[in-house]
Amino acid sequence: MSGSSKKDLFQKSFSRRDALKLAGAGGIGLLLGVGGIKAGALGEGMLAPAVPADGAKGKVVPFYGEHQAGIITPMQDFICMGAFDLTAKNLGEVRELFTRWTEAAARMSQGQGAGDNNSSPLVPPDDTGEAEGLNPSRTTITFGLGASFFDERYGLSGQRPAALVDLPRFKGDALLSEWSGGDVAVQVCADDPQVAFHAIRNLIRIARGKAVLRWLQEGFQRTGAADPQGSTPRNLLGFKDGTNNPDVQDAAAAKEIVWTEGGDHPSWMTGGSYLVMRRIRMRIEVWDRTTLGEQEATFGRHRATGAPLGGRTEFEPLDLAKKDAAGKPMIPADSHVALANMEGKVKILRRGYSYSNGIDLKTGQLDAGLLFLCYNRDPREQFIPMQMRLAAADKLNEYIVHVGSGLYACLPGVKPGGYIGSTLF
Ligand SMILES: C=CC1=C(C)c2cc3[nH]c(cc4nc(cc5[nH]c(cc1n2)c(C)c5CCC(=O)O)C(CCC(=O)O)=C4C)c(C)c3C=C
Ligand SMILES: [Fe+2]
Repeated sequence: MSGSSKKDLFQKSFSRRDALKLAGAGGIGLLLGVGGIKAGALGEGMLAPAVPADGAKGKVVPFYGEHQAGIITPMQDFICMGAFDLTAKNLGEVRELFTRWTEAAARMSQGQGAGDNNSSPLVPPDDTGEAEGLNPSRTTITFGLGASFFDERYGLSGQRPAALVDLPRFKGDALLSEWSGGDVAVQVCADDPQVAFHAIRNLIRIARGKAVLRWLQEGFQRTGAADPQGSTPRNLLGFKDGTNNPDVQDAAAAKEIVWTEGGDHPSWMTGGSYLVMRRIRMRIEVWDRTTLGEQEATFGRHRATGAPLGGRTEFEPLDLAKKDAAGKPMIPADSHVALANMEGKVKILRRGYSYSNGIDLKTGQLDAGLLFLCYNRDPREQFIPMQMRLAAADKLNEYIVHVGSGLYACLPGVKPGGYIGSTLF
C-alpha cells in the first residue's frame, strides 16, 4: 500500500465492518502503526480536529502513543464515564484485567468490536453488537487510578503518588459516596452516544469477576451537526463555557499545565496527568428566575457574546482592573471568572460535559448540571487552590452544588503490545 493510500485510510470515515474486513485482509497492522506509520507518530488531534473540515465524524483518534488519548484530544460531543471498584483477588488479576481492557479499548477506538468471536452460535459473542456498522466517531478511552487503588490489597501502597491526595472538603460540598471515588476511572468520549455507551458497556463486561461499576455518568454538549462552525459550547445555564481554556495543542502549554513529569512525581506517572471529576448539580429552576444582569454578574461575562463584562468580543482578554464610571470593577470580584482566573498564574485544562438525569423524585426539579472534568499536572498546585477560592467566594455557588468528586492518576500512554498501567504493575 502506498504512503498516500495509507493516509487516505486514516482520513476516511471508517466503520466497524470496514475494520473487520481489513483485519481479515491482514491490514489492521496499519491502524496499529505497524509497518510504516508508527503508533503515536501521528500527534493527538492531527486526525481529529474539533470539527472535521469535511464534517465527517468517522475519524480515528490513535489509541497508542506517549500519552493516553482523551486528555488533550479536542473534545468529542458525548461522554460516558464511570468508575470501578476492583474485586480482583491479587495483582496478577489486576494485570490481566488491564491487559484485556487495553486490547479492547484499542480495538474499539478504531471502530472494531471488543473481541473477534461474534459468529459462533454456541457461545455469547465477544462484542455486544450495538455499535456494529457505526463509525469510530473519534472514540477515546482514558484510564485513571483513584487513591483507593493504592490501599493494602495489591501491595502498591508504597507507590501512591504524593499528588494523588485525598481532596480536602471544600466549603459547600454535599458529596455523595455513590457519585464519588472508585479504584479505576474510565472516561469514554465519542461523537456518538451509542458508540460511547457501547465502549464502556464492553469494558464493564470484560471486568466481570475482577471489578464492579461504582458510578456511571453520561454527558453531552452541542453536536458538531448542530454547530458546524464549532463555536464555544454553552452550558445548561446558557453561557459559553470553555472560552478561556488553554490551547493545549501548543506542546509547551500542555507540558506546563497537563503532563506530569519530574519533581516528586513517580517515574511511572511521567507522561500521565491528574484528572479531577466534580459532579456539579445546577439549581436550574432558581437560575431561570434570575435576571440577565444578575446572571452576567455571576459569571463576569456577557451571555450573548461570551465577552468579558464591558467588552465586545468573546476572546478579548479579561481586564480585571477595568472600572465603570462609579469606580466599581466591570467584572465583579466575586464573579466566577474573576476568581477562577487566579491572576493568570494557575491554569487547568477543562473537559466537562453537561448531564441531565431526569428529575429528582423528592423535589420534582431537574437533576441536571455539569460533569466537571479537568486535567492538571499536579492538583496540589492547580485544581485545589483554584477550587478553594471558588468554594469560598464564587457568586455561582448560589446556583450549584458539588455532589460527586474524584481524583484519578491517569497513566501514561502505551505502545502496541503493551498495556495501560504497565509502568506501575
Ligand atoms: C475549580 C475549577 C472550576 C470549577 C469547579 C468550575 C465550575 C463551573 N464553571 C462553570 C462555567 C464557566 N466557567 C468559566 C470559566 C472558568 N472556570 C474555571 C474553573 C472552574 N469552573 C476556569 C479556570 C475558568 C477560566 C477563567 C479565566 O481565566 O478566564 C466560564 C467562562 C468562559 C470560559 O472561559 O470558559 C463559564 C461560563 C460552571 C457552570 C461551573 C459549575 C457548574
Ligand atoms: Fe468555570
